[in-house]
Amino acid sequence: MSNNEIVFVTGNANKLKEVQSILAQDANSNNKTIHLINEALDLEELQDIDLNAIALAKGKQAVLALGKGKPVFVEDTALRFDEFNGLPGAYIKWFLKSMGLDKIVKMLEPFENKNAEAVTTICFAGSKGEYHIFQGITKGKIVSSRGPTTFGWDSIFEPLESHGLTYAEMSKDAKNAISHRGKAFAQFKEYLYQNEF
Ligand SMILES: O=P(O)(O)OP(=O)(O)OP(=O)(O)OC[C@H]1O[C@@H](n2cnc3c(O)ncnc32)[C@H](O)[C@@H]1O
Ligand SMILES: [Mg+2]
Repeated sequence: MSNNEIVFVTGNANKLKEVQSILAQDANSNNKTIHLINEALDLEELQDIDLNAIALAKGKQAVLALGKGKPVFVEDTALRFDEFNGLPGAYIKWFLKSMGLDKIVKMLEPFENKNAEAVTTICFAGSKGEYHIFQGITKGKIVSSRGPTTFGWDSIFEPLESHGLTYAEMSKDAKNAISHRGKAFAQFKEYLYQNEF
């Protein structure tokens, strides 16, 4: 592939929008422009607690689907509750689908500890067949839903760094500046700027 093209395999339109905006942010201050191409494939996801293992397996699925030699990345995003030793973690997607936001909040009702962390783990497969993992973590707590419910669990996660707002109550730029995804992609961007891929 030429022109610094890189494929992001995700079926999640909200993720894609955030990643496009994060990658575009300081694009002009660098000589290297990254051209993002989306493949909206639904990859098989490993059932595991280990977020690196899940991301790596997802990355390998992406390479299998697209064929070797194309720079490609995936990311998997988890929501880990401290009281539950990290669960639901990567299973949050299925909790959301089956139970909905309100019941997820209620799961923590009997417990004082509402602390949680949002984690994005990126797996990048370079054209030479090597894999790299990047991870971003934002700590916060689970609260009753506040703000628009357009993106996953944004309305029930209040990051420590937001001064009392849920992700859903923040502007997109403000969320990206402190989010799990923003932090993971800041590292990934740095890698892409510094290396041939
Ligand atoms: O195709 P992929 O990239 O796998 O997209 P997905 O929607 O399946 O995403 P994940 O497997 O990473 O599952 C993460 C779940 O958490 C949700 N999610 C991911 N990032 C989020 C964020 O920043 N804020 C709120 N919810 C988020 C997302 O909608 C899913 O329900
Ligand atoms: Mg998924």
